[in-house]
Amino acid sequence: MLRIAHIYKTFNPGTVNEKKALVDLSLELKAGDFATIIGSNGAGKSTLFNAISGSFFTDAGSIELAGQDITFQPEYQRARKIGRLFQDPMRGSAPGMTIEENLALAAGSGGWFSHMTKKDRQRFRDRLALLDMGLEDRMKQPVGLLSGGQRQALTLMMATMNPPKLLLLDEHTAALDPGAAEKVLNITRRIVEEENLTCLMVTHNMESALALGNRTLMMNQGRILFDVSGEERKGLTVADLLLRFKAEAGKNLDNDRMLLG
Ligand SMILES: Nc1ncnc2c1ncn2[C@@H]1O[C@H](COP(=O)(O)OP(=O)(O)OP(=O)(O)O)[C@@H](O)[C@H]1O
Repeated sequence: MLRIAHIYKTFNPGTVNEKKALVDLSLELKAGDFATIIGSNGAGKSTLFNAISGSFFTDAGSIELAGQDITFQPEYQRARKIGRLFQDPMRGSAPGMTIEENLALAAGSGGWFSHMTKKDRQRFRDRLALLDMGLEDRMKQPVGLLSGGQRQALTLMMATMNPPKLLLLDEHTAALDPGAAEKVLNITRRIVEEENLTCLMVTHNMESALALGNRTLMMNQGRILFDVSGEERKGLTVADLLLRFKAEAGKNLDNDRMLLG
């Protein structure tokens, strides 16, 4: 589904601020793969997502999604195939618009809310009920009134309403309180499984990185340090991950949030 081959990205090349953020990075995801990504500070996790989403073109290498070369495709075109959630629950939905208006936009009704049919509303209601947050009874309320967890769950639903070829989750529960984070992670797991989505999820929570999905990638200095799946992954503990990082990177993991978590 996703084939990234030998991509590079250097910020501010040739200056004192030069930063090699992605270095000869290759990654393949099969349809239905759900890979979690962890890594050291500044490892290039968000830069990798930006490269896939088309926030910039990479300096070299290629990116293929669902059999199509998207290496030089503009961001707005990729957005039709790629769903993305950010850490900030305020991104990804329109606060001044109601829940049902947001859903209509995500469903591709073109924003002509007056054309929203009874059937559309019922479909939105049914899907909202699955979130188990009572949002199905608040469809006429502006999204700005929702809590962070409710808003992130809604954004996830919007991003997957028309199943994307690839779902990118960039620490999408990191700004939530532990209870809300757990709820949104459970919803994430359910939606990804039910829709058989291909998904990459950055997290600073090493337990989530091992518990969710079928693969775990560790990044350091713009590269994928290791990629574990199958039987090898099943028995792994957080302590194993830290040891493995040290063995591969030649230093201790320095991501403060991961270590505090
Ligand atoms: N637009 C940019 N201009 C210059 N440098 C950048 C830019 N974006 C990212 N970088 C640098 O590239 C490196 C990788 O950054 P990135 O945000 O991808 O790391 P990350 O793995 O997501 O880190 P963290 O876990 O700390 O959020 C960092 O050194 C960062 O400062």
